[in-house]
Amino acid sequence: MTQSSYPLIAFIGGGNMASAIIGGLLRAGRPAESLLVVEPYAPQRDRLAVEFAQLPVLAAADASLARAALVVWAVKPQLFAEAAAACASHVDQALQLSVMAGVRVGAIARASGAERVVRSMPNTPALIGQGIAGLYANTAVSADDRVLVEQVLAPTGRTLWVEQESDLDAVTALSGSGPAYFFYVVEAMSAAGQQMGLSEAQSRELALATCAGAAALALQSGESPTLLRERVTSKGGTTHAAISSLQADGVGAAVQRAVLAAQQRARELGDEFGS
Ligand SMILES: NC(=O)C1=CN([C@@H]2O[C@H](COP(=O)(O)OP(=O)(O)OC[C@H]3O[C@@H](n4cnc5c(N)ncnc54)[C@H](OP(=O)(O)O)[C@@H]3O)[C@@H](O)[C@H]2O)C=CC1
Ligand SMILES: O=C(O)[C@@H]1CCC=N1
Repeated sequence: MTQSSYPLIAFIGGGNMASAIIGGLLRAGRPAESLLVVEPYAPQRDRLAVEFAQLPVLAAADASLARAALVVWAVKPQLFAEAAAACASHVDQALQLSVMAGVRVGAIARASGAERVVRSMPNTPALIGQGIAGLYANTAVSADDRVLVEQVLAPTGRTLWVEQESDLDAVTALSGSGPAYFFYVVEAMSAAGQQMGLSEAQSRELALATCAGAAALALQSGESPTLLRERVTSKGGTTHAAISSLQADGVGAAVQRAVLAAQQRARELGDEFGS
């Protein structure tokens, strides 16, 4: 593909999520000139310049945005209305792709003036190409649009389309926020390691290698987590003592309540911005 044959992709907001997608696209061989970022915060523009040489970055929206075939909304939900007001007149013909939590396709279409909107919910492992993103498209989005979105997100990891927009709240709660639950467990395991006399570095290495290995085993074997757990749990052994303690403390139910609390917050965010 020649450089000029790449459709221009404009990012509104150049923070963590935008950087994860931009990094993936550049690693996949896309020329930096086929991307454009609007980022009003000067220190963040400096960071982008250091991380991604040749990446065109604007301090404010201007008419050059009108060349974009795809516009990626990567600002905090609370800043969307302000950002959209500055960009809408330039981006209303483009396909819109949002990574913002909660803001619904109807609200994005209204604020951007565009018809074709895809909402996605990525997660931070996207930074190393190991993310998973839920996707939802409104009815104006074509099959070709879907392919473009999949190509843009492919370097960040996997994608999974959902049929109902409300399912994105569940995706947000499970995989969007999910890395934080995992880190919370690793923090607790590491703290226990230190309580037992291991160093902080030893505890963290043991906890992380164990979790990474367990996830890889579950993915590669395709076996159910329940079966895999039972295989670790010898009768009358150490794992049985630990799992019994977790059950007595209601940890499984607490994790489920936590995920549902995240889903409820995603719904509330959606309600704040309208349908
Ligand atoms: N972090 C995560 O795990 C996930 C985040 N998301 C979603 O991704 C989105 C971005 O999150 P994240 O990357 O973490 O946030 P960041 O704060 O890192 O990035 C947002 C960027 O947008 C900039 N910005 C603010 N206002 C404007 C504007 N008017 N025009 C253009 N740019 C603007 C911000 O600048 P400034 O710093 O000056 O405000 C900031 O650099 C959020 O909507 C979030 O819901 C989705 C999935 C996971
Ligand atoms: O906490 C949040 O609201 C965002 C969405 C998913 C992960 N981070």
